[in-house]
This record gives sequence, structure tokens and C-alpha cells, in this order.
Amino acid sequence: MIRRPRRNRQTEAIRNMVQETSLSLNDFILPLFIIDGQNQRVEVKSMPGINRFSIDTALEEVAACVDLGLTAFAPFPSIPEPLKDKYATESHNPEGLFPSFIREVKKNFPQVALITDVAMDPYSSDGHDGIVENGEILNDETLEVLGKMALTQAQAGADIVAPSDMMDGRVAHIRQVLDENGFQKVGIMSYTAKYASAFYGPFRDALNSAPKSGDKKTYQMNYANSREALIEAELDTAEGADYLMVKPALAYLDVIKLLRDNSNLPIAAYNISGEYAMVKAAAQNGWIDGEKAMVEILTSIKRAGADVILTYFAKEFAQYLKK
Ligand SMILES: NCc1[nH]cc(CCC(=O)O)c1CC(=O)O
Ligand SMILES: [Mg+2]
Repeated sequence: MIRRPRRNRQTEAIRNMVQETSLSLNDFILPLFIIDGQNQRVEVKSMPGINRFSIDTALEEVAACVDLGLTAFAPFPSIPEPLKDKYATESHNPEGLFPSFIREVKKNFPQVALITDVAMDPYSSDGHDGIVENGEILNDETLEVLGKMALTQAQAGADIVAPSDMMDGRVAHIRQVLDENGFQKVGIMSYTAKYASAFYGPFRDALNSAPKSGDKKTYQMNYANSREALIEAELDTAEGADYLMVKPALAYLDVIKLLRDNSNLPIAAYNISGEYAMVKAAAQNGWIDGEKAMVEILTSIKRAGADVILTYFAKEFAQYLKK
């Protein structure tokens, strides 16, 4: 035998030398759940280690994460039920919970990147990402709400707005609204290929944002499709997206690779709530080594082609690097 691949695996120094993919804290965006009130830090039952924070404790959490070397955050608001309505009006109230949080973060930590969620579901009494009329999700009427929401977030100081709703044409509409109002510098991270997934459950628990009726299959993609992701990617690119995202990540590594190979834009991947919960549940049962599984999963997402990874593991990974 002349070729023996095992030679390059003989010692840790050699293995490290030939390692193709490495993770850096610059790769990560940490999602944060924001709730009303003061001095609140409430664990999400289905996501061990992940809390919902009021603005004050969220700022402490951001400070702790910045100390660990994290630089990017993706906050999501949990809106009290009485403030929800059919048109997600609260989503463009400049004095609302979410814009208030954005302003506080930018005031205290101007150096961090804030990637803010644009979608109706946390504010919608129907729990959908669009306006519901006779059981139908209206596309073009929803764009108006998304534009106002994105503008409100930009005015509060968001660096990048991230539409997660999957309405057609929303990237172009948001770009136009931002530009008309002088926010040319605010980026758009589009949830380009977002699939109708069974793994969103814990997130909907955290925000109490599950659809009140029906499912999201008329707007989120069918997980059996990958060519359709290329159609979405072409459109988002033409409409002015600065980043293309694939969501979820783990069961969609092929889609991440597909977009990586077909686009020169940065590719983001969202390692979502249910993917986090699976690892934590198995680790708590002693069935897998949670820390090793975390590093393996995050490395795999990057190996598949993600430049940016949204993950609930970001803080834990930063702590692991410190060890
Ligand atoms: N706008 C919808 C939205 N924004 C973030 C997530 C899920 C994130 C996660 O599971 O971690 C979802 C999915 C959904 O509820 O349909
Ligand atoms: Mg689209």
C-alpha cells in the first residue's frame, strides 16, 4: 500500500494540521428571547440552559456574552397576548418592547451586530407570519406590515433586519422602504429557504407564537424540495438581500451546500430550537456527550458551507473555547 490515509490521523498535532474546517466566535449569532417586565430570567422548559430575559437582564446577558467574545445577537420578542392583533400593529410601535430593547443594546454596546427579526407571528393574534383572511395568508397586504416593522427596527438602531416570514417579494419591499427613509446602510439577512419544520416547537413555546389554526405550509417550504431553494435564492439576490439563510440547519446541510455553491453572498444557517432541544435531551439522559455533539454539529454546519451560524449553543461554545 502506497496510499495510507491513516498516516494523516496519527497524532493530534497532525490531525489539527490537516483539519479543513475550524470554528471561530466570529461565525456565530446568538438568538435571545426578550420578555416584558423587570428582573426576569425565565428558563424555556424545552430548551435547557436558554432563558427568556426582560430588557434589564438581557443587557446583562449581552454583557456576559460580549466578555466571552460573542459579537452578534438575534433578539426575538415575546409579546403579551393582549397586545396581539390581526395586523400585528404592535410590531411597528416605536415604544414597544422590541424597539426599546434594540435602542438599549445599541446605547450600551454600540460595537455589537444586532440582527432583528421581521415577521408578524410574535405579534399576531392568529400566530401566523402573515395577515389571515378566511383561512388564507395574504401576501401583498402583509408586505406593508413587514415594511413598517423593518423601518421601526432600523430607526431603533438595528444593523441588519432579518425577514423570517417567507412572503414573496418582501426583500424588495423592505429594501425600498429602508432606502426611502435613509437607511441604505441597514442590511437584509433573508430567511431565503425556510422550511415547514417539526423542529420549531420549542421556539414557539418560548414566544407563545404557535399558529392558532392551520399550519405554515402555504408559505414555508416543503422539506422534500431543494431546487426550490435555488428559486428563492435567485429572487432574494435580485431583490437585494445581503445574506441568504437556510433554516433549519441539521436536516438541511445539502441545501446549505447548494446555496453555497450557487451564490457568492454570505450564507447563514439557523441551527434551530428543536435541534438544540434534541441534543440537550439526549445529553441529560446520559445518552450522548452533549458538548462533543455540540462541537460536531456546529463544525458540520460550517463544513456544509455556512459562513454565519445562528445557534442557541453560541454562548456555551464560547465557554467551551475558554476552557
Ligand atoms: N417567523 C417565524 C419564526 N421565527 C423563528 C422561528 C424558529 C426558530 C427556532 O425554532 O429556533 C420561526 C419558525 C416558526 O415559528 O414558524
Ligand atoms: Mg422568498
